[in-house]
Amino acid sequence: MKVLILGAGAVGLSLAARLSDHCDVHAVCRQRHADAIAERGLVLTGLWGEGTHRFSASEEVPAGERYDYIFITSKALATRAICEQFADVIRDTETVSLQNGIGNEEIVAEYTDRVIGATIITGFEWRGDARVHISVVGGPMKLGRFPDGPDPKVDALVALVEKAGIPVEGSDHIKGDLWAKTLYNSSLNPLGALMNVPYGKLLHPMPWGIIEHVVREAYAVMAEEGVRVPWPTADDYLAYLHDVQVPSTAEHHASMLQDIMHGHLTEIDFMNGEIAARARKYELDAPYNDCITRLMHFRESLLEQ
Ligand SMILES: NC(=O)C1=CN([C@@H]2O[C@H](COP(=O)(O)OP(=O)(O)OC[C@H]3O[C@@H](n4cnc5c(N)ncnc54)[C@H](O)[C@@H]3O)[C@@H](O)[C@H]2O)C=CC1
Ligand SMILES: CC(C)(CO)C(=O)C(=O)O
Repeated sequence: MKVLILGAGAVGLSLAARLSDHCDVHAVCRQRHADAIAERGLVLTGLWGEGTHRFSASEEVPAGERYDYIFITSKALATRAICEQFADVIRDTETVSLQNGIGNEEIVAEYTDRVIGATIITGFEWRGDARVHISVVGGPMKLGRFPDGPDPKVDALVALVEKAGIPVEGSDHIKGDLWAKTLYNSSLNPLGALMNVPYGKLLHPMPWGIIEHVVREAYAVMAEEGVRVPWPTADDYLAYLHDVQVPSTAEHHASMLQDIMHGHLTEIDFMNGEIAARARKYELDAPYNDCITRLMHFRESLLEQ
């Protein structure tokens, strides 16, 4: 089996490392990571096991190669640029978006009709060039034909990922899994970044009151789109977020905070921004998601000054 990983950073290089013992992998990443991988391998530490993994990596796709599966693992902001740059290799190929947010799969679907959605609730942290630490595992990776339905090609990919020792499940309704992950990210990431606090602090009644509205607005949009998540009502999800998800990642700092600290733009438009945009489309009100999106963009605008 041949796998290509495009936009390989912390998530993509870790995935490439684990898959590399079980299939042929090439990762398209920044040159400094490719150089470090060629010199001494990708160093993985933490919950996916400690070790050094060697695989093929460069800034380009090797000429003339075709792949059984492609993963896109860039930030959502780069999805379209990556699809444009690698349109020839993506065309007619099974392509997985392993990214946070809502809307990546729709972009990928403009370039191939074989789209697989994926979610991952695992913490990947840079520890230097081609060095990644896995800090938290909050559940299995989910893989499913986008927008939904069972599919043998997805089953074969699940089997490969499982063989590589990564916790994974197939999903018949990946659209629901993507929204479930976005409920978590849109509740915690921007407020954690704006307030510069770890997730646990967001249980304070002030931010929690905002989170309640973020989730209720998202549920109204999900109802319009026929999306099912494991929690039938917004209150059910809020209880799970409050009692299970936040406590198990209480010390975690949002990746959006890391983005801001490194002077990067964030994925806000694919999270709260997408909830607000879809609400507008259905003539619903989503003032809390809209307000958070504006605040995050204001925060981003300060980076340039
Ligand atoms: N890091 C984490 O703990 C988690 C991340 N995610 C999601 O996974 C996705 C990837 O996140 P990370 O790996 O942390 O991001 P990252 O920033 O470490 O990696 C993305 C890589 O894409 C590369 N890239 C950007 N534009 C490119 C282009 N046009 N061509 C080629 N490469 C390009 C960048 O150089 C970067 O190395 C995001 O959607 C993120 O929200 C999801 C769960 C956890
Ligand atoms: C790293 C983690 C688990 C945050 O808690 C995550 O999945 C995300 O930020 O999307």
